[in-house]
Amino acid sequence: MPDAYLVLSYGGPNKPEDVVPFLRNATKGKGIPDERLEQVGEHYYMFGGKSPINELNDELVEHLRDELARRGNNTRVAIGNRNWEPYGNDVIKALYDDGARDILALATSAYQSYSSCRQYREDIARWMGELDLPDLTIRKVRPFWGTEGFFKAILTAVSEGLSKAAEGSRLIFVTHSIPTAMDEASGTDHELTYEKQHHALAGRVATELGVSEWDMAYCSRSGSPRTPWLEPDICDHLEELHEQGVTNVVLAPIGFISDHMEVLYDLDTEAKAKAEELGMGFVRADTVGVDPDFISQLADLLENPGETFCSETCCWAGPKSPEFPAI
Ligand SMILES: CC1=C(CCC(=O)O)c2cc3nc(cc4[nH]c(cc5[nH]c(cc1n2)c(C)c5CCC(=O)O)c(CCC(=O)O)c4C)C(CCC(=O)O)=C3C
Ligand SMILES: [Fe+2]
Repeated sequence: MPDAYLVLSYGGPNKPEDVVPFLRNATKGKGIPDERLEQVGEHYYMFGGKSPINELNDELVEHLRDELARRGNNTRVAIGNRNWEPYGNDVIKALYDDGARDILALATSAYQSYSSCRQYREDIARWMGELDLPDLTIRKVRPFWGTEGFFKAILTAVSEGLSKAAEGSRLIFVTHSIPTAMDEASGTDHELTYEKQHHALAGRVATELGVSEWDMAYCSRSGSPRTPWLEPDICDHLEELHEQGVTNVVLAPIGFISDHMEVLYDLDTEAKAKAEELGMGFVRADTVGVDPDFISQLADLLENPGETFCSETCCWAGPKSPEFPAI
């Protein structure tokens, strides 16, 4: 039985002075061109230099604590990030100093791929090496994209989105793009790849809602223009649909659990402007946020995590990855 739960997330800037150091942390060793970094910095400055992610994660943690307490489980729940304060290693150290020896971590990323799962495992392994606390164990819950509660919460959000839109609107699921090489390495015969996980979930939602025509599009592409990433980009896709005569769209951002900067900028700002330019009706469905089915699912996973180990054939990054960490 774990003596602490650790919610792991990406982190984001809280004020304009945080933007550059945050972006340096997020892109260390990633080969992201300076030009792209300047652009992304502008997205943050446009919203006052502050990402909503940290407050939204705090809200998630509060709801999780309440749900666990309702079940009589008062295990502490902390939040720690990869790229901003509170940093995961500092939070682990504080939990340890407070007596925790068996920590169960849960990442806010739903799908399995290097960026959304394996990299958190590597972070934990690196932090454990740095902290050197031999009597501390950390396990990580596996990605929850295939769970019932996440499905139900998305179903609710998409159904509400469709009800606000014009009859016959085209449903477009949107997620974070990743390099195609990262996608191909993210699963095997036994594990669906990142792209296929999204298709499986979206297909299930569409079937449940009786929607026969839907698409998958991607946002937030970065890296070198020569590296192939998952496509189509949402804005390119809106142009394509416009040419096909589609006049109304509903975007369902199933790749993000709450309204992160990608949702605020790439969808609510950029894609919305593109839709307006094309004269298309535009509705953005909610992210799952603190939907009760979602919170209850996360609490279930913390109480019954099942298999917490990802094999090397899961959420892998490809041949250039560091050594497979035993976490
Ligand atoms: C799959 C995936 C998710 C979804 C799963 C999840 O939710 O975790 C995600 C989430 C996020 N990504 C975020 C921000 C950024 N991601 C970047 C860069 C990258 N993301 C990637 C993948 C993902 N990222 C990849 C393959 C890169 C290229 C570099 C690398 O291999 O790492 C960069 C660098 C600049 C740029 O190139 O855009 C930034 C600033 C934020 C915070 C948002 C906020 O502040 O609200 C969040 C939640
Ligand atoms: Fe994994």
